[in-house]
Amino acid sequence: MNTIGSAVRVTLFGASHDSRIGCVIDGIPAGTPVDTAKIEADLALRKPVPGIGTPRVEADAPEISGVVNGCTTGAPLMITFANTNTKSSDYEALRKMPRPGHADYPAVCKYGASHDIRGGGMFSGRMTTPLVAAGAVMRGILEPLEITVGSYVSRIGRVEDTAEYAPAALSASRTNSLRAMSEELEGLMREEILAAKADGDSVGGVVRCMGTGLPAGLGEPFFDTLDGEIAKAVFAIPGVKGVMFGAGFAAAASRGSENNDFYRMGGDGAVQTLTNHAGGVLGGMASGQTLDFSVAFKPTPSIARPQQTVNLEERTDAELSVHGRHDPCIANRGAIVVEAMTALVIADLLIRGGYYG
Ligand SMILES: Cc1cc2nc3c(=O)[nH]c(=O)nc-3n(C[C@H](O)[C@H](O)[C@H](O)COP(=O)(O)O)c2cc1C
Ligand SMILES: C=C(O[C@@H]1CC(C(=O)O)=C[C@@H](OP(=O)(O)O)[C@H]1O)C(=O)O
Repeated sequence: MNTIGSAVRVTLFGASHDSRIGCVIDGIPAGTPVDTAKIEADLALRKPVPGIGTPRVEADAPEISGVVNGCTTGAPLMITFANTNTKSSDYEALRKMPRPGHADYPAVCKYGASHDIRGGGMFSGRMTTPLVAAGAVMRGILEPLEITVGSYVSRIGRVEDTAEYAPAALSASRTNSLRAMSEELEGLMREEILAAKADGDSVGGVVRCMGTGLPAGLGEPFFDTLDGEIAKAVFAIPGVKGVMFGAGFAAAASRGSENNDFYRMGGDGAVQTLTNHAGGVLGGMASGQTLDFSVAFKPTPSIARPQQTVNLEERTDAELSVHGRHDPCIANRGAIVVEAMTALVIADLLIRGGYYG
């Protein structure tokens, strides 16, 4: 369904070319600070990069109700956004000629003629706007507990950032247009995206996300685990095809003696590990080490290059070039969405675990 969360529930509504999109957030304890400037700062990181991303630029100005004197009251919050820059004529033909890689074909099979094909309907990346706002609201729950969530783009196509960063360093990506960790990487990643765009094509990428300060034990085994809930939340983001915690699939090629994160007593009496192959999760609970996972975004499906598709009315094979306004890469815009979904899951588990509220 369109609701995520247990103690804090976020319900998404609207569609890409509807007059409005938004979310209702229920279950936030009264007195939680809601900082509009911080919400807008996160929303700015989701905007398309001029000259690279989709030319569909929306104001993305949040209209928030349910906040009094800068705090929640215990009543649900509603955050909405107007859609004003829509061009639905780009889409009607896709009902019978589904775009390879987009949601068109299964959505038409599921909803028939009622499917809102305009802008991809509810399957559009546009729907991540309210999610980013909701994630920024959740930071108001995380911050008093000194829990941080950050991310950066670790790969675009063939350009990979193999460096290791301290979680606090990730804030540098917030001032980088592609959410890269250096201007040099940004330049290389930009070339990779522009080369794909020049070919009428698109390119994939990876977002690495880190969280600090999560209390050891956070998570609700057996089924509402920290990693399971994050994976579910992150897989809701359009274009996500993989989620890997810590060493991920590489752990399958190693031995226990290499993969286990050995414990040491830190100087301050805190339990530490020498490595973090587990990505900060053991038994579905926070291990007390940095939460560390990576998310693979596929290349944007809507591309100008001719692709093979079918004509569903004539039941024939067909060829399709997708025109219109599209991002040649999703990952750089997706990074803040990954952070938002992570903040949402952590906030939910904190309340469920009795750490907040
Ligand atoms: C921020 C963001 C922007 C996106 N922009 C586009 C786009 O311009 N064109 C497109 O075809 N897909 C875009 N996508 C991806 C599609 O929405 C997505 O691939 C599609 O809904 C199918 O879902 P799936 O890839 O998860 O299977 C975007 C996704 C996100 C998160
Ligand atoms: C509008 C946004 O991205 C859109 C995501 C999207 C898709 O298929 O996901 C397709 C395009 O929609 P349209 O054809 O209406 O321009 C993008 O512009 C946004 O992210 O705010």
